[in-house]
Amino acid sequence: MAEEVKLFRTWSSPYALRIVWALKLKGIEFETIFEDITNKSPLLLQHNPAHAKVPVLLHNGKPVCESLIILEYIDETWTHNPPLLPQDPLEKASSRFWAHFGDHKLMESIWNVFTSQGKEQEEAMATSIENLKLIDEQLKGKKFFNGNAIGYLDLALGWMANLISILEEIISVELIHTDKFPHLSSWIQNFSDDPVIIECWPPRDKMVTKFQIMRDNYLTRSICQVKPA
Ligand SMILES: N[C@@H](CCC(=O)N[C@@H](CS)C(=O)NCC(=O)O)C(=O)O
Repeated sequence: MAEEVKLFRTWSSPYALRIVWALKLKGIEFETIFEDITNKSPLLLQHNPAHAKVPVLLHNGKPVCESLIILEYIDETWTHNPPLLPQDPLEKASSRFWAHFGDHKLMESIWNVFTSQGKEQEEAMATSIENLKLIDEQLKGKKFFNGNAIGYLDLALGWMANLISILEEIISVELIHTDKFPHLSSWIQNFSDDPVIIECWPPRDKMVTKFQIMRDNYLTRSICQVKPA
C-alpha cells in the first residue's frame, strides 16, 4: 500500500522548514497543506489539539507534532540514507541538547535583540553573543554539526542560516561577524550551499516584509504598555 505523508505548514515557519528539508533529504514524497495561522483549519486543530501549531506530519492518517520530535520520527521511520541523528548515544544526546538550547535560550535571546531597542537591545545582544559563541565552539573543525553531512542538528539550527541575516537587515545590526564566529559563518555558508536547503528557503523579500511588520507591532505594543491607561 502506498504511504500517505502530509505536512501541515505555513510558508514562513522555520519549524516547518526543518520537516520539509528532512523529507526532501530522505527523498520522501509528501503533500503540503498550507495553513493560515490567523484562521487555522479544523484539521490542524484536530491533529494538534494540544498546541494548535504547525508543523504537523500526518503519516497514514496518524499525526506527529513538534518539529524536533517529527525529525526523530522521520529518521526512525525512513531509516535509509542520509541518517539524521548520530548512532552513538552520547553524540545523540548532545545533538538533542543543542537543538533544545537553540529553540529556547538562543532563539529567545536573538528574538529579544530583534524586538527591543536601546539599552534593552544592548543587553540582549550581549546574551545572544554568549549563546552564539557556544554554538560556534560546537562547529570547530567540522563542516556540519555531526561531520561531513547535514543531519538533525543542522536542520534544528537551520533557521539561523537565513533568519538571522533577515533580522540583521531589518534592525541594521550585525550579530554574526565572520571574525567573531568563524566556524558558525562557515557553517552558514556550507548549509546554505546545499541545493535541497536553498530550494526550500521562503522568498527573502516576503520574509523581510513579514518580520518588519512583526517588529513594528512589538515596539508599538511595548510603548503602549508603558503609557498610562
Ligand atoms: N515548538 C514548536 C513550535 C511551532 C510553532 O511555534 N509554530 C508556529 C508557526 S512558526 C505556529 O504554528 N503558531 C501558531 C500559534 O502560535 O497559534 C515546534 O517545534 O514545532
